[in-house]
Amino acid sequence: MTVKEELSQVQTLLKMEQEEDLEQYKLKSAKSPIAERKKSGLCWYPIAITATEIGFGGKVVVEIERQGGRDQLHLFQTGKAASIFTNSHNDQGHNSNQLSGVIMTLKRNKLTLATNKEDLPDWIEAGKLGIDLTFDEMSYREMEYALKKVIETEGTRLAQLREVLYGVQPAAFKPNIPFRPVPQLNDSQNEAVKNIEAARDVAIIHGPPGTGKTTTLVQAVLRTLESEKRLLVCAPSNTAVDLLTEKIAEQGVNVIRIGHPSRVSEMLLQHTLDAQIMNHRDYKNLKLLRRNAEEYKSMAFQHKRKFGWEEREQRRLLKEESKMMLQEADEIERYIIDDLLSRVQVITCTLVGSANRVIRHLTYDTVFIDEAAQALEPGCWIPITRANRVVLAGDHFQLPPTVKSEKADRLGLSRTLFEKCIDRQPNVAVMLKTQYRMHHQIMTFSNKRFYGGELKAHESVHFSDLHHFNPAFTEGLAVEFIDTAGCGYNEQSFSETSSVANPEEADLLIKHLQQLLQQFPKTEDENGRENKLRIGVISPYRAQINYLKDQIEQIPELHELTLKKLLSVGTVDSFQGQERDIIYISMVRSNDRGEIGFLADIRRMNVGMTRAKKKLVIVGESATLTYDPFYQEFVQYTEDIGAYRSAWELIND
Ligand SMILES: Nc1ncnc2c1ncn2[C@@H]1O[C@H](COP(=O)(O)OP(=O)(O)OP(=O)(O)O)[C@@H](O)[C@H]1O
Repeated sequence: MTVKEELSQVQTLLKMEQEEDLEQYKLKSAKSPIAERKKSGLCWYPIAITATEIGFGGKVVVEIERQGGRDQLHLFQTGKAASIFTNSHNDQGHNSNQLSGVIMTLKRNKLTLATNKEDLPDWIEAGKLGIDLTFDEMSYREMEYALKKVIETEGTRLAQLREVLYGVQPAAFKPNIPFRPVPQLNDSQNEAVKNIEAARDVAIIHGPPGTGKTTTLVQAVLRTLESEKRLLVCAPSNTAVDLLTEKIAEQGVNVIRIGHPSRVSEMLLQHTLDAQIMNHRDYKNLKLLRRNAEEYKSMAFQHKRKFGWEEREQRRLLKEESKMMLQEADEIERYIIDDLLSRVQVITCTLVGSANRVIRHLTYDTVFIDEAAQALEPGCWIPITRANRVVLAGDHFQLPPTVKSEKADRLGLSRTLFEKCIDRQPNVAVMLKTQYRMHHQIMTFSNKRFYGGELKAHESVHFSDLHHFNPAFTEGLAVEFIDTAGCGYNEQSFSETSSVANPEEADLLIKHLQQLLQQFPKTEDENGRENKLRIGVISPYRAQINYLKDQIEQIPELHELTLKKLLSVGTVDSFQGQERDIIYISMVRSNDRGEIGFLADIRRMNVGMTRAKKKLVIVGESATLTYDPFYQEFVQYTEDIGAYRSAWELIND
């Protein structure tokens, strides 16, 4: 298959994904009544409009407060598309009266929505208002547009990058560059920075768990700024972009965060484009013009007892004046933005955010993409279409991007550009080799299985087990496999949700946890702070998670830990990017057919296992698990290091 054919295939798969996404959205939202939409977290109703103001381009920004279902869980998020509706005509709120926009800020029961209208429509007066999340077409549009451009372009820098990233042309590097190692970094991290300095086309930082990928990326950004004026740093998720923004800003770099942060922190807010505009010396002129325009407009619409030619003419003039002021305000705003962007060193945003109206015309010497192994390929092309050089960071042995369409997934949409590039052009990548998280026994299996045995545990963590929390703790193993084979703990399936649970296995896990915790009375460190063990319990099956949560709630000492957020239970995905002192994994599957379902997703299991710092306990049934060579190797590993225990030992304890 040629590069273009392969890209066209990606285009087809993306279409498939969009259709499936829309279908799922419709199922969940559009056809269902308000009560259902509220329950699925897709709707707030009723709401009140508590304030309005004029934003960029003279468009109305409305502030909304949720009145019904306050504090109920929901899926609203900044940056997402939403639309206000009225329920005053029929029961379902499905009339044509809608006011769409993008959520700008979100705080508990309040949000602001930047609309696409210059005036509030009259039907708003009718009341009975609500707000729905709407389907995010924009992201698909931008991905599609970028892909099309990549496929069609010829004789451009983008065409060259396309050939290099797809491994058809070799990536070029400057030979023998002089390199000053960054003092804070270790050898492999410095090697990665050097590789980025030398790369003419593309460089990859391959960062296995806990190896300081973000630390390295930030230092590489600082180095690149020594020779380049303005860089783009992006990631697929808002959370990752926020973290990068903070870390880069901490280094004293002038950063602007485009788009809306996913959390509210002083540091982040200060770096948003809105905040920077407000701090600009010319902002007061802009504000004054917008305020005056608003006043003229309300004067124009003041109720007149007599409304003749003269009044009509006066209204027309006032409206015209107001419009001119708004235009002038927009010009000032554009000038302020240009001024800010001409001085900024680093722009941070999501992949889709790089096509944001205010920066879509910009190009960059280097574009950095973090978490690239979790991004859909079409998403990565959006910033790359604006790049002269690309740096990707990630780990293709951890979580792949989520794909909703099962067919698109099967046909390869979850295969990332990162993975394609590192497979076809391995010399562009440098793997970080020292990890700062796991006891060496926790690291070893993952290391052997995924990272060619090249990882090392840093001396600060190499032997760091639970003694850290209780020096009197006698047991020395950082890994345990509890085998339930022969116990007759059979999995139970719930056909309606296609989930599986294994209550007896869960009970055993909880018993183990309770016994372990008995050995850790509350202790204090030298500063008198309570030493807090942080524990995570992971299972790939929702039904098992629910069962575990229910049981834990009924055990006071464990329930207390969950309230203090020291104990959490969830899927692998919910622990992504995080670490815990102790990790338990409940494998659930136990049947004589050797069916292991989700467990076959070994990259997910890799993420689960590598969240543990000091202790990893896996509870499962070896006879079922070892049908799969991955788990066969794992069980063998635990036997080799003396970490294998039969559940019988525990039951009879
Ligand atoms: N060269 C170094 N010397 C000492 N500590 C380091 C070094 N590099 C990273 N660390 C530490 O390792 C930990 C992980 O670093 P960082 O957050 O950069 O890792 P990451 O690889 O991005 O993490 P993740 O595995 O979650 O993707 C941090 O506590 C960091 O301080």
